[in-house]
Amino acid sequence: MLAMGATRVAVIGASGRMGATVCAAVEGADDLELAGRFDVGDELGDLAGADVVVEFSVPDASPANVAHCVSRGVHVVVGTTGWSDERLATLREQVARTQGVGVLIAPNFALGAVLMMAFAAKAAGYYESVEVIELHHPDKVDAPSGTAARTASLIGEARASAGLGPVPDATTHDPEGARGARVNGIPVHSVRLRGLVAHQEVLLGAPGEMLTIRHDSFDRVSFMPGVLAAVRAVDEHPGVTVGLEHYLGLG
Ligand SMILES: NC(=O)c1ccc[n+]([C@@H]2O[C@H](COP(=O)([O-])OP(=O)(O)OC[C@H]3O[C@@H](n4cnc5c(N)ncnc54)[C@H](O)[C@@H]3O)[C@@H](O)[C@H]2O)c1
Ligand SMILES: O=C(O)C1=N[C@H](C(=O)O)CCC1
Repeated sequence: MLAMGATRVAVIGASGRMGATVCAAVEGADDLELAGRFDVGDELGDLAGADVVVEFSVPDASPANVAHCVSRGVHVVVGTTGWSDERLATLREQVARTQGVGVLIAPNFALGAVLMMAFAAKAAGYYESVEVIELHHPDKVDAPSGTAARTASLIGEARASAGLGPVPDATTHDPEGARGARVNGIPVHSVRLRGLVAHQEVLLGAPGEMLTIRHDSFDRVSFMPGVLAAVRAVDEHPGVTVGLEHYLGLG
């Protein structure tokens, strides 16, 4: 629980699609105050005296931005994707040196997406075949999406726990890479299409049946309840947390 009075929130990447939506959501919340907006080229300095920073920038800029916040003892809610195991390990070392600071890295703040990942992990141990199809707007700079990478990681862990081997696939000739990428051993297919926002399907197959788990974000407002819930709770979770599910009691 943060101190009495409105929580001061600064946004990094404030001019972007997500950053601008977060600024509007913070301004619309009675218990939050928008303390500062930062984007590329701005000096982060004292982060406008923020209690919490929300970071939605680009994968290659995010680690340095988050490290700056941590060095100032400011909690951070991070939506930027591209957090490899190596980047996370470096962040964990930085945060371990700063007592009490909370950092949440969440590849997807939409409640339905968090549930979709949890349902996929729950089902994964029961199906011989699984493939992930993520579909996004064509201005997205990274592939596969952070959500798909996280889903594949959770599915891979569940399959290993269930003693399942590799997904069945008799392909021996695929010169164009039509079978997609393998993330943690799980086939992932990335679609980029004008008109889309953020969507994902997990297809699970067994003899004679298929289970499809699908989530659609039609508008970026879908991410805002999760972002604001994280802003309000991040100080109660010192250290580095990966995945909003751990704040929602679903982890
Ligand atoms: N976690 C989630 O729920 C969620 C939802 C949507 C998008 N995302 C992720 O959020 C990120 C941003 O997505 P977007 O659609 O808003 O992108 P965007 O391109 O619209 O916005 C990115 C912003 O970051 C700014 N920026 C670039 N370098 C910077 C730097 N060094 N310091 C500060 N700002 C910098 C850009 O100028 C731009 O304004 C992506 O990684 C995307 O995958 C996550
Ligand atoms: O629009 C994006 O970019 C999104 N990125 C996240 C991802 O990579 O999973 C979440 C959904 C939207």
